[in-house]
Amino acid sequence: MAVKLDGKKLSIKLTNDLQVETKTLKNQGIIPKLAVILVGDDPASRVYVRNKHRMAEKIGIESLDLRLAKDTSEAELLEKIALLNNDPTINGILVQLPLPDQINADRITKTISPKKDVDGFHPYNLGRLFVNDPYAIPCTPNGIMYLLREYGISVDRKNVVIVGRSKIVGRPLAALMLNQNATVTVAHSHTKNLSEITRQADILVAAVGRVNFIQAQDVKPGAIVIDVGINRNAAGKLVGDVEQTEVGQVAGYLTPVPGGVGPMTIAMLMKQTIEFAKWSKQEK
Ligand SMILES: NC(=O)C1=CN([C@@H]2O[C@H](COP(=O)(O)OP(=O)(O)OC[C@H]3O[C@@H](n4cnc5c(N)ncnc54)[C@H](OP(=O)(O)O)[C@@H]3O)[C@@H](O)[C@H]2O)C=CC1
Ligand SMILES: Nc1nc(=O)c2c([nH]1)NC[C@@H]1CN(c3ccc(C(=O)N[C@@H](CCC(=O)O)C(=O)O)cc3)C=[N+]21
Repeated sequence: MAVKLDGKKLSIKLTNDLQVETKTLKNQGIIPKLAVILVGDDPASRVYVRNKHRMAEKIGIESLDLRLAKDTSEAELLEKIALLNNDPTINGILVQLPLPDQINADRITKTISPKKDVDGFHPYNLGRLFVNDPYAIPCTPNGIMYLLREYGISVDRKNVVIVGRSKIVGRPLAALMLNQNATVTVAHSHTKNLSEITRQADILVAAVGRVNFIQAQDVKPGAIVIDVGINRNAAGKLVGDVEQTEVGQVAGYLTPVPGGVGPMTIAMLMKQTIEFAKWSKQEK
């Protein structure tokens, strides 16, 4: 049976540590503040955003909850971001994805000041990560690295296979792993003989967005399997990309869904906001 990589448990520990840190900062007159913008009323996004505000409050981070109607124009959203960029009390800005069709997400991402880009999606931050001189690090990949480290798993010399090449998960995770001396393969929808490749992985990461995408026959016995997927199955249950029951018999370590990568993502967002608040007082 695979060892469970318990992101939920670790995120609670991390949250307690961050709570202590914000108290210390408060004594120095520093109060971290995060602005979260939600455009429209997508039910899943509303749940995520609510969780972010809840977590911020628990830790002692102030959060600004900006809700915009689903027909908000790109120009209006850009204007809001410009105001937040120029507001010295705001340390972090997050625009919840996905955005409605009339808004170009890339243009929005590029407008957020790189110094306040808590998601780490701005090309400036992705570029710095790529050349191993990171400023903001995307939260989901950062959470995965944190989880592995806490369980004493080094990626150095490991064969890592990441399925998925999105800007928010696959690509930045590949850079982080490479920076830590892993040998990285990034697979995607044009990859040939995928199962042969995934079976070579010492560490296999699934960030695809499809139920039961990774099955036991795709996994090398004893491998470390990271399930990033957040999907609803036919019964409406929250499930990942990995068929957990059988893979749990083959893998050495496995992240559950829920309770794996998801809670680590939110914890990393909070950690990044606090770092920004500290860095805003210095040059970095
Ligand atoms: N736990 C968390 O904190 C987070 C979870 N997620 C979840 O992770 C999953 C992935 O998210 P995200 O990265 O945004 O997704 P995207 O949809 O942006 O990317 C999916 C990737 O999977 C690849 N892919 C799709 N079909 C196949 C296939 N048949 N074979 C091989 N590769 C395939 C795509 O390839 P191509 O590029 O060729 O199209 C693409 O690179 C989703 O379930 C999402 O909800 C996302 C963010 C945070
Ligand atoms: N600008 C932006 N930044 C993001 O980081 C971002 C985004 N947009 N859009 C959507 C994706 C997805 N994402 C998740 C975060 C936490 C959980 C999470 O905490 N999941 C819990 C379960 C939550 C539930 O029950 O629904 C778990 O896995 O245990 C999931 C998914 C962040 N994203």
